[in-house]
Amino acid sequence: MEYAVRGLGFGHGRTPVFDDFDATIPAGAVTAVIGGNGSGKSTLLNLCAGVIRADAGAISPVPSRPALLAQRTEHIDGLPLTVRDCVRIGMYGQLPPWRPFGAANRRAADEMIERVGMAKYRDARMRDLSGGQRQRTMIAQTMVQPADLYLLDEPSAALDTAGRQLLFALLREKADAGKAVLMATHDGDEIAFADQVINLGRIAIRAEASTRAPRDAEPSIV
Ligand SMILES: Nc1ncnc2c1ncn2[C@@H]1O[C@H](COP(=O)(O)OP(=O)(O)OP(=O)(O)O)[C@@H](O)[C@H]1O
Repeated sequence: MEYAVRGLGFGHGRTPVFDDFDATIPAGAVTAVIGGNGSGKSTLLNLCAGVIRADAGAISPVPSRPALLAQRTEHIDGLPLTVRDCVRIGMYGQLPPWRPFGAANRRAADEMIERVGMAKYRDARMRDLSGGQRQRTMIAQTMVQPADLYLLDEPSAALDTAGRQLLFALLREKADAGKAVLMATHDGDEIAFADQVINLGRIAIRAEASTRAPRDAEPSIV
């Protein structure tokens, strides 16, 4: 299975970003999308997540259950949310309307909080956390979702070495479970970790991505 991006056209107002753009995001693998600042990495993730709509082209199949870790999440600081609230929110969208948030959901959220090393802080307010702690929490919120496609924008930003290892273990688990993982990154460790790299290059408008395997990554999928 794979997600095929075909003939994608999109512009932010008068700023064209994609024109007849093609890319492939395989399931069961981690794909890094790289490119200069403003090259369209976040835009591609948002298009895949359905947060914004393409002007032309399509992603096929349409991801039915995308999970998105956005680059900017500071708006959450304006809400009186604890770490636990924030992670649980990740699961709400997947609940059928007639099913309450039950014991199994609470357990899954708490287990994920523990996985990312935030158990000690689970009742802390998001606004009171360090940058790395809040990033770990946002990763937990994303990874706790039973998604088919995981979209992460610069996920290791602010993470220490242990945090990166936790992140990579979670991403690899999702890929090994047959999920598709797409992360926007500038980070050398993340690029080396990926099975496939989509390079958007430096310029703002592009029709073609060059796709390759990172030099040291095993196995490679191209
Ligand atoms: N909400 C917006 N309104 C108008 N233009 C936007 C908006 N978001 C992004 N852009 C423009 O679209 C282009 C692509 O932006 P995008 O955020 O996707 O790039 P990026 O590759 O993720 O960049 P970075 O590496 O800096 O995070 C840029 O030229 C940017 O200025």
